Amino acid sequence: MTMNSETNDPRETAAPAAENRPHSSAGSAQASQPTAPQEGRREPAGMASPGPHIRAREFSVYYGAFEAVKKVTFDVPEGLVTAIIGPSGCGKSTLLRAMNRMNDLIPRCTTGGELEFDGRNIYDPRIDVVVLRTRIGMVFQKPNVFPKSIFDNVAYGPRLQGQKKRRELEEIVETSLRQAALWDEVKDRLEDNAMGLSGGQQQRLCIARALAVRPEILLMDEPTSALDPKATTKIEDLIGELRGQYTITIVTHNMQQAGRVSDCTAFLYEGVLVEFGRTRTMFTNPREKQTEDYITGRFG
Ligand SMILES: Nc1ncnc2c1ncn2[C@@H]1O[C@H](COP(=O)(O)OP(=O)(O)OP(=O)(O)O)[C@@H](O)[C@H]1O
Repeated sequence: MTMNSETNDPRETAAPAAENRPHSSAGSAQASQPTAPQEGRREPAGMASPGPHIRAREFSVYYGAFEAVKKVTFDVPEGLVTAIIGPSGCGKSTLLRAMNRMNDLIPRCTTGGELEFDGRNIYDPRIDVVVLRTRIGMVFQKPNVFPKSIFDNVAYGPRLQGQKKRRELEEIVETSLRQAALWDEVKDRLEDNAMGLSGGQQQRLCIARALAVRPEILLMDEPTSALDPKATTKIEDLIGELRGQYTITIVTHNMQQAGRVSDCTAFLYEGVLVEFGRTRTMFTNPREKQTEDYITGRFG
């Protein structure tokens, strides 16, 4: 049941074969079956055989003596979307937060094994955690906009990095808001307080804020669980747009969502990585009975 290094061969995580069809946006109503990952996905240019961007080997996370993530081994492929699924309490958020060391903030939280980003040990004491979190950005379940203007929210990170020139900041803000598919909705009110935006707009603003510091990886912890279906569709479409430019890892409870937005899926159960592979394969032909039971809704 536990993934071993043989069944979790990184080659398993390689992108599905390129398909010569235009990218169809995610989140469409047609993807109503849990076993219907998005068809027609096109591989990002140069991403036919992406290498690992994050590499976990026998990686564990402990809260005190409790092992919440148990010796997981898998690769997050560069430029693709990887979903982490599993029932409540199985360690999804713990694993995601470990990827940019958000767990550092939790007392008695420790790790074991290896977790690498671009070949470097994320838990190497010499790693600058601030730089790490710039390169590996995070979007949370509830949009955490600052009580500042829309402009200042997006400019926040670049300013921290020392960018002071108004013209440059304006460019970064516009580019980031365009990437987050929010520009058209806010371009005439950039000085308004961000707290006045809708929940869905606030979440896209948080994505714009994360993108403004030019990360390579975006971690998303249930980014649509607080949103209505329309706002959820916008975020899923956005993930489709960002795919290829960024490596995205998303925790979701929603099987349909994992099927719609992700290329690869990790299924966790009680901290154990039961199965990791291409979403399409896992959802149509899971290797493990436990995976099948979960994705068909028999438990969890
Ligand atoms: N700060 C903490 N201190 C101690 N135990 C924790 C802490 N955070 C999480 N846990 C425990 O670790 C396990 C994994 O929790 P985690 O939040 O990662 O699961 P999850 O799969 O993301 O759950 P959910 O889907 O409900 O958000 C659970 O048993 C949880 O109670």
